[in-house]
Formats: sequence, structure tokens, C-alpha cells
Amino acid sequence: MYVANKRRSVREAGMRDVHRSLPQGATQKQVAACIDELAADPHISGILLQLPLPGQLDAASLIDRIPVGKDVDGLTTASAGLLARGEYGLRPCTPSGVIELLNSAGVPTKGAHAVVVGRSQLVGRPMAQLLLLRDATTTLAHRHTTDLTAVTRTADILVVATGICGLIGPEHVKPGATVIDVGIHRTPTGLTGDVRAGELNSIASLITPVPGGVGPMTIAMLMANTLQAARWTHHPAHPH
Ligand SMILES: Nc1nc(=O)c2c([nH]1)NC[C@@H]1CN(c3ccc(C(=O)N[C@@H](CCC(=O)O)C(=O)O)cc3)C=[N+]21
Repeated sequence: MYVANKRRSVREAGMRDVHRSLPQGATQKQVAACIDELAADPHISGILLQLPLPGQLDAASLIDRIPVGKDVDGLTTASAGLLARGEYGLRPCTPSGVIELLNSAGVPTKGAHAVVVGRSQLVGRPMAQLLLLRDATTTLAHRHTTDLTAVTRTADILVVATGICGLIGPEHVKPGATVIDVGIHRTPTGLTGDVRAGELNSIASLITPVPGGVGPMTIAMLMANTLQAARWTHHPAHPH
């Protein structure tokens, strides 16, 4: 479903969509060969390897076959290094979408206390790096955090990316805080996030809905990254 959403957005944006679907039992070599072919193709501006992968495959080494200039998911070691250094590069889509949401809602990050819950390569870690670049005092909490509630209660900006349905409730939120829900869960009553948003109405000042919040922004930022990568492909002498 996510892949279908991304492909539709690519076509709506007037870009060409190349989808390579490999069998569930594909080997590391087969996936590597597929990525290498797209990497060498001058007509391909951006490559993303949809996650998660089946257990026989090592995602990190496959992702690192994507050339940094085509890394529209911002997940290669090279892109992560540029982000960690605060240097120019393609950023992971979900975290950059969260920054875009904060900007468009006029939520100041400079000097604010931002707490990110969850330390995944895809969201939590790059999210903390981006908030740091936006001059937030940034705390990265995770499954071993002692007294998570005490930590999250100090957040002006609370970004939740744990994959645990409904983990965050009113007891975790400081009055007036901005809450960003990165979780997405399919339940019998519909889609819901890591945050019990319905219980936060009188506490949080702003909160992103699920669906209709971070998910669509992720795809929007994928389009932005792909456009940026295409500019580099066509003007390799001017990477910045
Ligand atoms: N290499 C890689 N990069 C990713 O960015 C990546 C990935 N792998 N694997 C899976 C996750 C998940 N993800 C979403 C994208 C769009 C929606 C989205 O469009 N959500 C809508 C619709 C949801 C619905 O209708 O079910 C919404 O929240 O309103 C959600 C989740 C990207 N991911």
C-alpha cells in the first residue's frame, strides 16, 4: 500500500516511475544486482529500497549500494554522515516532513526542548539530528529510558516514533506542547497512531492526526528529494 501511494505521487508529480518487485525469497546478490543496475542508469535520478526486507537480506549493506546523489530516502551511511555533520545532503523523508510541519505551523524550534521517542535509523535518529540542526535542545528517548513520562513531560515538541500503538497519553504531555505522531497502526476501528490523540485535546496545543499527518508529508518529502536528486543528475557540476 505504501509503495502504491508513492508510485501514484511520483506519476502525479510528472516523474517517471520504475518499480522493481523481487520475489520474497530473493538473495542478497539479486537485490544488489538490481540496485547496481539502477545506480548505473543515467536516466534514473532517485532510488529507494522499500523496508522492511525479508530476514535473509541485510538492509544496511544493500542501502549502501545506492549512490549518495540518488539516495532519495536519505538512508545511506554517506547521507547519515552528512546529516550528523550538519552538511548538505538528502535527508530521510519522514523526519524532514516533520520539520516541514513544524515550520508551516509556526512552531519555533530554536531553544525549544524537543523529545524524540524511538531511535530507529529510519525516523528517530535522523529526527533528533534534524531538530538539533534547527537549534532545539534535543533528547532522544527509547525503550530503555528511565521514567519516560518524566522525560516527555518536559517536551515543548514531542515526536513519537515507537511503533507501539497508543503508547503516549495525557500523562506524557506538557500543557501547550506540540505533539507529532509518527506511528501508524491498523486496528478494527481504523488507522491510529502511537499517540492517544483523542485524550490530548485539552492538553496539547497542536497535534498531528493519523491518518492525514506525517504519512502524506513523508511522500511529499520523497518527491522533493527526488526533484533535488534529478537536478544533481542533470547538473552534476553544481551539486549544491
Ligand atoms: N525505505 C523506506 N522508506 C520509507 O519512507 C518507508 C519504508 N521504507 N517502509 C515503510 C514506511 C512507512 N511509510 C509510509 C509512507 C506513507 C504513508 C501514508 O501515506 N500514510 C497515509 C495513508 C495511510 C492509509 O491510508 O493507510 C496517512 O497517514 O494518512 C504511511 C507510511 C514510509 N516508509
